[in-house]
Amino acid sequence: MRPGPIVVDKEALVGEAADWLARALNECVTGGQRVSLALSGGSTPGPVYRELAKRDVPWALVDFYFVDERFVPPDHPESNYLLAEEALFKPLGVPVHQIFRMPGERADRDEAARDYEKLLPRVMDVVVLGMGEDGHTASLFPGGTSLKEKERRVLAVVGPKPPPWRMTLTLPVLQSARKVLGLVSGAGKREMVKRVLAGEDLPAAKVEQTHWMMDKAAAGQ
Ligand SMILES: O=C(O)[C@H](O)[C@@H](O)[C@H](O)[C@H](O)COP(=O)(O)O
Repeated sequence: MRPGPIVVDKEALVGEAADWLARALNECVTGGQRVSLALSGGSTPGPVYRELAKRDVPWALVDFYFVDERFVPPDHPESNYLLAEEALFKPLGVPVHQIFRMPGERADRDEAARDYEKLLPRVMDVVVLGMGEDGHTASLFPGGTSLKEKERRVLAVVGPKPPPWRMTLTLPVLQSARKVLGLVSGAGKREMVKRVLAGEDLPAAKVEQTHWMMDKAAAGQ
């Protein structure tokens, strides 16, 4: 059963998303076991991470992973790691052993993806997704062969959104995640939001357990 959209005022989106993620992390931490959080890049998730850093979460129990990464060095402006480092890891003082960075600087992209796969937990606890105007999520783009992948859990792919080469979690990982928050904002996503919520054959619609949270513009209200 696909969860219904969570529609909030534009000004409330960042705070509501941070609250949702903090609740999700605290729910997964019951019993004191470690919890995994996988982060997407993009302009929408970024501000949420900064706000999330202010929430009451047992951060010492959180292991940070990435949903996708561009094949650029970790200090490159396009790096999803850099986005998370500035907005979340530095403010929280996260120790390096709790951060599982996708090695976007590696020359052998497939080997880098295979190495990252070895670090993944069996099931990802909490995942943050974005949605592109073409219906992509993570770095899984419409029409990509990566969407058919059933075995590999991390792939190196080429996509239409620059930078082209990316490393991405595949659908088997995203579809088995325990709690998934999708973040969408702006009228430019309105049409795609409708199509994804209707369950069309689009990457963002294939992670069915996603709770899509959006502002009224993206919801067409
Ligand atoms: O590395 C990336 O580009 C992201 O992981 C990508 O999936 C992003 O989340 C969407 O493209 C939405 O991006 P915006 O929120 O900036 O529209």
